[in-house]
Amino acid sequence: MGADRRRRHRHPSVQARSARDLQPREDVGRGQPCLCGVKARLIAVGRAKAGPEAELFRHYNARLRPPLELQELPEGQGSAAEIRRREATAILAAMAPNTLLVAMDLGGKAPTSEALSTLTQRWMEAARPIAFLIGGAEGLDETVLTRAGHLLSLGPLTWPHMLVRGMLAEQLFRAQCIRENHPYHRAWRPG
Ligand SMILES: C[S@@+](CC[C@H](N)C(=O)[O-])C[C@H]1O[C@@H](n2cnc3c(N)ncnc32)[C@H](O)[C@@H]1O
Repeated sequence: MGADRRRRHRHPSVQARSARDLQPREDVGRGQPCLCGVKARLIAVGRAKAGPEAELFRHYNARLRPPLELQELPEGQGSAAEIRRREATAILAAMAPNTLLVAMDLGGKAPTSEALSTLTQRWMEAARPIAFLIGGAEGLDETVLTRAGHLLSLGPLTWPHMLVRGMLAEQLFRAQCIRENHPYHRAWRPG
């Protein structure tokens, strides 16, 4: 990293920061399920078992101020279409009507981390409850995709839904660091 770029990361407001700031903070976000003042939940199909995927989510979610409130929904039964339809009914019932729904979907827009940071700023300014959504093994029903205010992709590859929880939490943490000019995010790319 060149000196110019290093200087850019050392914004006066973050000069005193250290790696310790990346540790989970016990004193923030208590009882406030929100993303910087706006309610943020993660609605996810399936129940996580203890293991590396659950640990990955826990690791990054604990670094969000405040953390996402996780709401797990049971997996649907039946054919693939029935599963999606049943899960959609539960998903739509879990949200207040004014919720800004950000659905994780391969077919959505795949922003850069910087663009995602800008998007999160915009979502916060909308001052509506925010819910991120991760589908189950059969994906999300059309009715849910239509209801979503934003379809967010992590790229065209299909990832296991339990892994997507941790990947989303990491990207939201990265977005938080970009908004705060924290050096966790290194923007450098080869020219
Ligand atoms: C195993 S995937 C479902 C695959 C399904 N065939 C589809 O195309 O949606 C389970 C869930 O993980 C999330 N997911 C998986 N890969 C993703 C990606 N690249 N970007 C965004 N979300 C993804 C989505 O919420 C998806 O509904």
